Amino acid sequence: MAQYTRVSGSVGLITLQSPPVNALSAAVRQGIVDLMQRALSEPEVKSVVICGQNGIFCGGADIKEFGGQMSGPPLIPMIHAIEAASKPVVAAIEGIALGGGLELALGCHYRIAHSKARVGLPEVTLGLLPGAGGSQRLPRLIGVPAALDLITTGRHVTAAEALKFGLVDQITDHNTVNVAVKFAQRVADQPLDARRISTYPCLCPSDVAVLFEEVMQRVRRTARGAIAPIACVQAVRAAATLPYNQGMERERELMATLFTSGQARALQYFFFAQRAVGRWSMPSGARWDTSKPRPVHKAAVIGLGTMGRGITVALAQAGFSVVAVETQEKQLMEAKQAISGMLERGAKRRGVAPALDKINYGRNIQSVADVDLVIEAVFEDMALKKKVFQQLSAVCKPSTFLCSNTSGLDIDQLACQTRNPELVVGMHFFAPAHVMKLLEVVYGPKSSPLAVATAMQLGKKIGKVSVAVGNCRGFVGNRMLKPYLEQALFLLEEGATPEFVDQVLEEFGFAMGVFRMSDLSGLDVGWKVRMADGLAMPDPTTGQPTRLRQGRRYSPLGDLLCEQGRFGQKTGRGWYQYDKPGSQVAKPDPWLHSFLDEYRARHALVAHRIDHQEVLERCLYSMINEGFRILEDGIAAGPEDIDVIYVFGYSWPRHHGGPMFYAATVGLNKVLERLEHYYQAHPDVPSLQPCHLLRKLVASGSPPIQKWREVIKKVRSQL
Ligand SMILES: CCCCCCC/C=C/C(=O)SCCNC(=O)CCNC(=O)[C@H](O)C(C)(C)COP(=O)(O)OP(=O)(O)OC[C@H]1O[C@@H](n2cnc3c(N)ncnc32)[C@H](O)[C@@H]1OP(=O)(O)O
Repeated sequence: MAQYTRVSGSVGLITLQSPPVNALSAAVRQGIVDLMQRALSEPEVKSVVICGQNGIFCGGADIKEFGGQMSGPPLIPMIHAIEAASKPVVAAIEGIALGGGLELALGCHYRIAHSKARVGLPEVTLGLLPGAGGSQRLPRLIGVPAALDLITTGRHVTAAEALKFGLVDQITDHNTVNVAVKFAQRVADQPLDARRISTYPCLCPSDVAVLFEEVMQRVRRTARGAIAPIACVQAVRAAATLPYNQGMERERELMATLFTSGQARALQYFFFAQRAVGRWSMPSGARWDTSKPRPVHKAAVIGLGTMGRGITVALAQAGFSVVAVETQEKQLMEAKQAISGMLERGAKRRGVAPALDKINYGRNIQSVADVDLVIEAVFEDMALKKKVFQQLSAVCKPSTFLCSNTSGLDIDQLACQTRNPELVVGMHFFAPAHVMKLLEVVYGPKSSPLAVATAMQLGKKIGKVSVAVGNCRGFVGNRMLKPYLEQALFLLEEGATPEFVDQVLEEFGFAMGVFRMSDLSGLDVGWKVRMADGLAMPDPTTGQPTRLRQGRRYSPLGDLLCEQGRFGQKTGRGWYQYDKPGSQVAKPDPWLHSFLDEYRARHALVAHRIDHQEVLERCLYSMINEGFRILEDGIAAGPEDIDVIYVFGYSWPRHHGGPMFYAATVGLNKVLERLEHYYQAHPDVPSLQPCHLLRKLVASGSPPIQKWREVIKKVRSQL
């Protein structure tokens, strides 16, 4: 909807009214069309201002409308009509002008922005392009290089940057609407021909062909299979090479392909999934909207290894006072130097002062006595963590929240070491902790809603996407990783190479295949965990059959590599070889291929030809099957939680929506049928056995993902 008022006698003020972000729904578009006609027909009105209510200009097209039948006046003719108007139209941009919102402003003759406003064309992040003339007007206004940057990245720019580009005409610190109204009065009699951006020539640098080629190459490299960034480059190329009307036709064609694509659906699902995870709930019924967090002013980090350092930086950068504790003097000094360097580099990038003074370092755990929340980040060893929690419980004030950065250990066992188990939760960060967006907030059976709400809010304040999950081995992310890694190893045993498995996964869209990723993280990390679990066999005298554990198939390939000192990149050898320890360029290793041949011969395994489909299905479907088990067990509240965890924590390609959305796209019956097929071939691999919830969903007619929660509820209530 939109409202019309006459201000200062001669200015027609159109206010978009569609909370929370004044998205351009059918009703808003209808309002704009009607009110523009009214303003143009009133003789007293000499100029028009368009603004949005509640200090927000416009968040763009209404994404919720994209999935259904579009109705109401279309955006393109609406914006053309504004540009063609006989009276000056001024956009008063407060808060945000994004996507269709900025395209609307580009149709206006002038743009006045508040100094705190942000503008951008983020359509690419939704699998689209700026399809309401934005791909044609923006390059004409700010030039091809800057337009390519904004349109292919979707990044938001500040008002100051927008002014520098010439995207807005003026910025103000005062009331933007008042300033725009005065501006509109001043320009009421000015000719408009020179203000219609569609009539501008598209000025190109002399080497524009080279520029397009470079950007196209960059986009292809970084998009990893996403189609929208490529279409964005093609649309801007049309602006640079064709007259406006033909450029608009090209924009329309490209948009038509994107609009109905599976990638656009996946990215738009993911947009809402990111917001859905903030509305967390626990099996007890506790929820985000009924559980109040307690403010945290001062926090502590115990253990300053890689994770502890990243967490300290993330907290300090967000303005928290931090007590950083490391018991060994040498490690403390090294950590202090590393943390200061990280803070300085980060501050330089963001043009602010480094938050060095936010951190107090110490060797004594007593120094955390008065903090509001502690994050323990010591080595992943249950006995050590238990000891730390006992000490923390004795030292800290009774109201202190005690959190563990464990990546999969039992939160309940830690809670049991403390006086107030209800204040214990897991806060599982991902490395590097000051960069990665994901935080798993893990509640145990004793964790209170207060503790969950506080950890979720802290996560938000330090810029993380936080997902509340239940307590089980590996939580959500690492629990699902296990069958994925396991299948990759089985595929090697059966005849595949690390290069082939990685190639298939990278073609799917992962930044790194499973073996390159393992080399990067260090093969010894999982080895230590398997040893602690009694799985790895460092010594043949243990009597364990090599390829079987508790009746299940087991691959010792990773353990055998570790026994050779091949820990991945850091040792210069792993699943690949590297020029030197620490080098990142993975090269196929003939030694590894011979090693695999010998291993197969030793175990009488006959290598067979494994194709692309088998790699993808076995790795992904076994992981997805575990995702369904997690939903069935109530460890994740809904599929969105899993998908957000996988995109932000495990580089799942966003244009596939996340593993659970991908399963829905493939078709649940197909996933079920293929799992049944592989389980029949490998009955000693339980992770391939389709789980009850997957069967139930298929039996219920494979409802759309948004309806899964209803089936999940039924399945859980029957358990
Ligand atoms: C053939 C057809 C041709 C059509 C041509 C179409 C060309 C134009 C396309 C577009 O404009 S696509 C949309 C482009 N806009 C965006 O991508 C902006 C998306 N929104 C955001 O980035 C953020 O929401 C925000 C606006 C920066 C605000 O962030 P903040 O953190 O303050 O709040 P949120 O929690 O993110 O959002 C609040 C609330 O609003 C919902 N919402 C936000 N934007 C939209 C939108 N464009 N459409 C519908 N709904 C939107 C968001 O989902 C939140 O609601 P809940 O999900 O929590 O209920």
